[in-house]
Amino acid sequence: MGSEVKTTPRAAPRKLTGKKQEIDEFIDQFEYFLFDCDGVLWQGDVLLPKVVETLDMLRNKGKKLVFVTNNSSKSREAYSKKFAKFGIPVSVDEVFGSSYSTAVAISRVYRMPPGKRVFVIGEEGVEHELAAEGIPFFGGSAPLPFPDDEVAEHVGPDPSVWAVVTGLDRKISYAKLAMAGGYLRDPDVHFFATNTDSTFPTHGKLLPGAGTCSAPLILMTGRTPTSFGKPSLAMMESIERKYSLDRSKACMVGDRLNTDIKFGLKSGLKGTLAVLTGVSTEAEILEAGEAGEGPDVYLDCLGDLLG
Ligand SMILES: O=C(O)[C@H](O)[C@H](O)COP(=O)(O)O
Repeated sequence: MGSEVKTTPRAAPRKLTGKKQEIDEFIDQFEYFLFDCDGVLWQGDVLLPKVVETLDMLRNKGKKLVFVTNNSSKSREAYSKKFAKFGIPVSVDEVFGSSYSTAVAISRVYRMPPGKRVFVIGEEGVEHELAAEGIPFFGGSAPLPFPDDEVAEHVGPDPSVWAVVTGLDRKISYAKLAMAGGYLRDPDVHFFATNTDSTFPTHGKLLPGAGTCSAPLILMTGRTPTSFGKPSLAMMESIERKYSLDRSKACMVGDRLNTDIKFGLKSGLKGTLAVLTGVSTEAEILEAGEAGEGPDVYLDCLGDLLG
């Protein structure tokens, strides 16, 4: 596993003016652009202005694009379909989601032993990616095979359970949490989270994020999950392996300071670009800059990269 990159004092975040030469100089520094999706490319089901043209422009310049999302509710395949719906051709392989990151870590880094299984608090994205990696699991979107009020009879350690994985689960229940908590009482059972985002921005509102699904278990067990989403280095290392990415030629583009921008900074990417179409505001970006935690540059919206 690689290590966190030490940061040196950094300049305050600079707003790109939109002048062509300045924009071109910025873009030319990079070979790879890692894009967050929600709040950068779209807001829920609404595509943001000039996103298609901006991505086309970067592709025409020969830039490699990877779409890195913490949204665990959708698989990479479902994401690729979402792009297609917006008229943006993006292959499954260009999408790197937190559910995929988690499944890959379980099968290829931790190498879950045969005969074991994973208990899931999460949705289709987690289930799909675990299945694609050949990882046996239960829970998830399937109803528990007993009435909720009988959960106490079914809670307990289970030698077949190797890990509990939590992602965003909009049908989370007391019974599911009780089951997960029971498995996690065994210290040999891994506690994994696809991501620990506090909020889930959707339709212009901030709804509870995936982190709120692991939080009750943290409180209950005193354990902290290993997260495989932004800003974890585990996710960056996985991206690096998959795309032969050179961090010194990559720029992270995101709307959120504590996931996207932190991810770029912690990983020592060459650049970070924030946009103001998502979670973090200009005031927050400037304040983060004072603490050395802001992006290198920011724009009102991604489309401004067209100059
Ligand atoms: O709670 C969550 O899972 C996240 O807030 C959400 O899915 C973020 O996705 P991203 O902005 O990384 O695409």
